[in-house]
Amino acid sequence: MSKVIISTLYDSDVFKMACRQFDKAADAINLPENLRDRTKYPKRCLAVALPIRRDDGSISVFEGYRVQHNLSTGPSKGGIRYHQNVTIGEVAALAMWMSWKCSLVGLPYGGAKGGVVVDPRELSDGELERLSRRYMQEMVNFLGPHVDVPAPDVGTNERVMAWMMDTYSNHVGHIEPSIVTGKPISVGGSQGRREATGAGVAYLATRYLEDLGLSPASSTVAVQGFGNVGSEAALAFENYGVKVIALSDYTGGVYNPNGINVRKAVAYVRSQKVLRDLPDAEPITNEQLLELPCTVLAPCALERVITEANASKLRCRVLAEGANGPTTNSADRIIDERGDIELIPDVLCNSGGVVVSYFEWIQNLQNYYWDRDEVMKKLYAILDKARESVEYQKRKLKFSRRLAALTLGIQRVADAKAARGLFP
Ligand SMILES: NC(=O)C1=CN([C@@H]2O[C@H](COP(=O)(O)OP(=O)(O)OC[C@H]3O[C@@H](n4cnc5c(N)ncnc54)[C@H](O)[C@@H]3O)[C@@H](O)[C@H]2O)C=CC1
Ligand SMILES: O=C(O)CCC(=O)C(=O)O
Repeated sequence: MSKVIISTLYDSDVFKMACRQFDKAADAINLPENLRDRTKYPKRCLAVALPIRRDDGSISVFEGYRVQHNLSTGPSKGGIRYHQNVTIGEVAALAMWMSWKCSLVGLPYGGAKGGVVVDPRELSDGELERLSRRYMQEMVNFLGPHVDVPAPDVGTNERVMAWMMDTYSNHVGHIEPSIVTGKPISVGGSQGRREATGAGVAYLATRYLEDLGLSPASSTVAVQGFGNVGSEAALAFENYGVKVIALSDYTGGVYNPNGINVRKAVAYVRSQKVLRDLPDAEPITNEQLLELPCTVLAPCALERVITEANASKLRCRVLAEGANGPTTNSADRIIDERGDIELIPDVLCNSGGVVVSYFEWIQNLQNYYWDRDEVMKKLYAILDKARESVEYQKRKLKFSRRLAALTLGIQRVADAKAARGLFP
């Protein structure tokens, strides 16, 4: 990777954060110097201009990225984010985390991520469709079912994946559902993919509650972010009997110490678009939500929300990282020193999404589809196994849980690179 590109990536605090995590993990496992840079830095960074016609007839040009961090362990895998603050450095950090995540849970994938600098709420449906199709059109030569397989992330969803799949299929001349995952069921999506990330977050969090001797019925949860991951996590917590006391989105939070009815909140957001003014709850800020007394805190929105400023003020027993990168390096240190919070690191905690994406990809390649029970059973088995391996590494090497998870993920990628020789 060129030094110019790397220095651009380092403009991003999120990229710096992912690199610090890598350096710490590489030191902890004495990763040989000659493997470090090629394991750490992305293999390919692609930036494209995306011109689209607006509804008023004018043309707008958006900037799009795809970063393929690691291609040594399989086709690269990872979502595409539409957000006004996306940078190529952020996308590279998210791609790096995808590499460690896929490797940790044992998927035959490398890591990638994509992004477009756009606030999707400011586009009409037609503009959004044209932008999504243009993104795929520009990326056609860099993606493929055995090269790089995108999925949804912040600001994208099943509908966007369907448009992208359609554009790719038109290009190759036949339907190719395995080009993206997270599609609607009607075009080859998997049962369970929509719920998978949030369901996995709640599943793992309840396993850690069990370890602490806490029952779901005696526990409470505060969830930041009410999109795909946050809403599905909140629903799953509610199903386990955990009382959901706070929710939030980009407009702020809502709080009820007696419990919020999550199903009603989902219906409210479907009609109102935002959580603001949800009945039977009082308004709070996103910052207040993070500091509420609760058994589980689940940040499920954006990066770097738990910082040096609030880490000592958290009042949860379990910190379940539904989002990627919600905890800064200094906050991590503070949480470690406190020792009273079980932190479930992102690469483990939110891995349910990519696990079911893997199932979707396999089903597409085989053209043979599984029922929901089979999907969920296989998902929980993989999460249990990954959790056990993290706990074993944590105990054996006296690492924090994040360091245990990252070292497992990084070691497997580095081993594959070493095994393939010097120039894979
Ligand atoms: N969708 C997926 O399958 C997976 C997503 N993730 C991660 O989970 C997180 C959320 O992703 P999705 O739920 O897919 O996105 P989404 O776009 O469906 O939802 C994002 C939610 O966060 C809220 N939000 C945005 N800015 C916020 C802010 N400043 N403060 C509080 N809330 C804010 C939005 O209002 C929305 O409710 C991201 O970190 C993503 O990378 C991780 C694994 C898989
Ligand atoms: O489902 C996938 O392929 C990727 C999901 C994702 O972007 C993530 O785990 O952060």
